[in-house]
Amino acid sequence: MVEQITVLGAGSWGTALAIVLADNGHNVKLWGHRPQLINEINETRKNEKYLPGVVLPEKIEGFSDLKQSLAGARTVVLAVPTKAIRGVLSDISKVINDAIIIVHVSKGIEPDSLLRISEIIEEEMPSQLLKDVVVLSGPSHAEEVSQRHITTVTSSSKNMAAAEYIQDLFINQHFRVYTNPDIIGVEIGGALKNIIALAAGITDGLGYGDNAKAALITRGLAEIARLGSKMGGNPLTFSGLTGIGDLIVTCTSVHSRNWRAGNLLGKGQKLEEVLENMGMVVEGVRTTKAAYQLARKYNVKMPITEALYDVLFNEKEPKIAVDSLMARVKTHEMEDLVNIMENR
Ligand SMILES: NC(=O)c1ccc[n+]([C@@H]2O[C@H](COP(=O)([O-])OP(=O)(O)OC[C@H]3O[C@@H](n4cnc5c(N)ncnc54)[C@H](O)[C@@H]3O)[C@@H](O)[C@H]2O)c1
Ligand SMILES: O=P(O)(O)OC[C@H](O)CO
Repeated sequence: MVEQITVLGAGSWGTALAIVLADNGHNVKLWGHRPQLINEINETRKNEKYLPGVVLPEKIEGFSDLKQSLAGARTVVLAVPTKAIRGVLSDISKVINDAIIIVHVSKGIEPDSLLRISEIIEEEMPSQLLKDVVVLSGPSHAEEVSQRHITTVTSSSKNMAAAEYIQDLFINQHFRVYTNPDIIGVEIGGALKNIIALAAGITDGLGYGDNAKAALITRGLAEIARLGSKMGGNPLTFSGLTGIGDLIVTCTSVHSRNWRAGNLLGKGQKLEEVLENMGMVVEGVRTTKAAYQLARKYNVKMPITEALYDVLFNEKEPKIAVDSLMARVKTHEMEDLVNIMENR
């Protein structure tokens, strides 16, 4: 069935997902807060800053007025950076009258509140305006999705009927959507992989090789699974698309903003300089702060996260951070994870 869907956020990911939905025959209203970008989208059928060279289907219509973009919407895709989410939700609730399904596609955890994005949505939206919350996550770079390269993602919700509804809206021949009821595991895996991607960029920037990257991916997965399981996620989710799958793509792809930012840090640039040069969101920076706080709250060992925290927020030299990771007390590979799984 053809639906009318509003996508909020006209950056790389919002625009790429608008293309998937338009390809599936849906009418897509794409909202962005910068009128100049929206004019460019409507007039040239392009979004050159975020997806250079990609021609947007006619079924995508750009809006810079939030109320107009949401008129008649039943399903709203939220594709703005994590730190913008509360503000956008507050604005949505002022201009809609009927309950909506919110599909969030952002990958982050809020520092200090330590809330996952679905929890922020539930906190911020008046309950009578929120039908369901779904998260769509997995190994998926906008640059490839917008060119219809094969991609697989996972749709998750407390309400599996809603997760399946979103699966049906997005799935097509090159964009395959699975479902998973474990929203905690899906959100934690998607957010925390950005920390490990920053670290992988740093080791590449320092000139270490593939062994170091494989170590970061697997030991990074171990600490994500330790924390995520303690927070109530299913340990099996971390071996799925939103766990190891997203870790692989974000730590190894040239498209990764987090890997690229880490790479510049490893090459000696300062954090402020790196973020200024990126021009796109690097979610891993704020998420490192949140994960560092979560590790303390849940009493979980997260040595890579802690080492990265020192580099980002305590001006520790990346090389010294790597050296101190390698000089840690010797340990059993599966020790903590086995305990956590046995205590579930
Ligand atoms: N790019 C990808 O390949 C990709 C894939 C999966 C998930 N994600 C996630 O999607 C989210 C968005 O990432 P992105 O890559 O599209 O970022 P981006 O930097 O490409 O675009 C972000 C967009 O949000 C807009 N924005 C910033 N602050 C805003 C505000 N206060 N109100 C409204 N709009 C605001 C920016 O103007 C920009 O258009 C992130 O959480 C990211 O982790 C990205
Ligand atoms: O480019 P990154 O590092 O922000 O990652 C984007 C997506 O999350 C990859 O799945």
